[in-house]
Amino acid sequence: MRESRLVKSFDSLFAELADKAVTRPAGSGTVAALDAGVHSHGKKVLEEAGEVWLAAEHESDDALAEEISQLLYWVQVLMLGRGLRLEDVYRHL
Ligand SMILES: N=c1c2ncn([C@@H]3O[C@H](COP(=O)(O)OP(=O)(O)OP(=O)(O)O)[C@@H](O)[C@H]3O)c2ncn1[C@@H]1O[C@H](COP(=O)(O)O)[C@@H](O)[C@H]1O
Repeated sequence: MRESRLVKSFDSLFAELADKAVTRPAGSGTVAALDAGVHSHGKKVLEEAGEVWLAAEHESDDALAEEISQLLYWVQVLMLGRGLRLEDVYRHL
């Protein structure tokens, strides 16, 4: 039988990360990332944005999609580090 994989969305990932920020499970990379602070979050966002740019110019659709997923993750870590909620961003859309 094939293993079923939960499909995530931007909102469900944010809820998962927000929960980890509170419960702080052992071994969570997100907890470690949050502890590293906003300066490191900003650097990761810039790094991942650069990788998205390069992938858009030179790589496959799938590679680009993976880089975009990493950028979305690090934007969420930065949001959580600053205490922003999704609604704080969505009201500007
Ligand atoms: N979606 C992500 C996700 N995207 C990116 N990343 C992190 O961002 C890094 C980006 O990868 P790169 O290839 O750019 O960097 P790397 O060279 O592998 O690693 P670095 O040396 O740059 O740290 C990854 O190594 C992960 O640490 C993520 N880490 C976690 N998640 C999801 O977040 C949730 C919580 O994860 P944990 O906190 O680890 O339980 C789970 O659903 C995970 O699937």
